[in-house]
Amino acid sequence: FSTSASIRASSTTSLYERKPFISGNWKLNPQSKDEAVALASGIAGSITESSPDAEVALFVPYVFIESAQSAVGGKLSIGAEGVCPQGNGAYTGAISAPMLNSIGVNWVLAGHSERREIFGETDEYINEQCLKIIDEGMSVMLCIGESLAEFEQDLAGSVCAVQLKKGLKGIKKEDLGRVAIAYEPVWAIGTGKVATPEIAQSVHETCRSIIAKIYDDEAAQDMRILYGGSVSPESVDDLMKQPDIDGALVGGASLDSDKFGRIINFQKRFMVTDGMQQLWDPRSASSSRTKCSGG
Ligand SMILES: O=C(CO)COP(=O)(O)O
Repeated sequence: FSTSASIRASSTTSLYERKPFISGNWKLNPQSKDEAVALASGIAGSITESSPDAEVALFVPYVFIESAQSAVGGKLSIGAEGVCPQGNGAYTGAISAPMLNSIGVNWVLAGHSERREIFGETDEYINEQCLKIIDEGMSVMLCIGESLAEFEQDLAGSVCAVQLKKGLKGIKKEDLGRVAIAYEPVWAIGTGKVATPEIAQSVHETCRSIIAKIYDDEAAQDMRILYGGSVSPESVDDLMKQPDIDGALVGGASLDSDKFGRIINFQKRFMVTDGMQQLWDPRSASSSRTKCSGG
């Protein structure tokens, strides 16, 4: 198993546990280096010993990466919002994977709906980015999600299937530990209309079954699938309670250190009803997580 997942078994059930992943996407914000440094250090300050045992990353504009890295002092990782799939050469204005790697970037976003819609990036181009990021030894967060019209026509699952198949094409199973998926329904991004936990859970479950078809069950169970789209301090706990939601990719609320700090400090409670009752509050992760109900 990858480091992001381990298996815990009782006599009657096997339960995979994926490490939660809370991430922020600053997009084209903030407007100055000073603001970026203040925001990054404010966010780092919200991670304490009692915070959940989660991976935390911020995807920030290229120009702020190194100052944000210094500001957070290793408490979380600073990722890039995108990459040019070419390694070097005559591509004015582009940033390459080796460049990002050389300044200590680990996570890179690919396939965000804003890149698809505004910048015209295709599934094939996004796949090239994914392959290049993996090839360079970094990790990729592949964003997928349907439009409102597609959602209304009940096409969320099939849109995600196409984006997953095309985006992951050529990525080997042994490299999947360096891949995370962010399901971001376009209708929920920046609209304040967060998907209900039930809708998000249902699409995440579908995505996991698609990954099982592309690879296998183990790959599907190990894969972290994050939800993105108007995640807020008010919605994060209920989203994180869903069994197939492993984290969040947060836009607007990641520009406010109090709000994002609360999201990082989400509360999760997870039940298994097969005779073993499992209560998981990450704040008390060091205490026993499993207790028997009914003997
Ligand atoms: O696009 C997003 C993250 O990548 C989501 O943005 P919001 O959280 O602002 O809806």
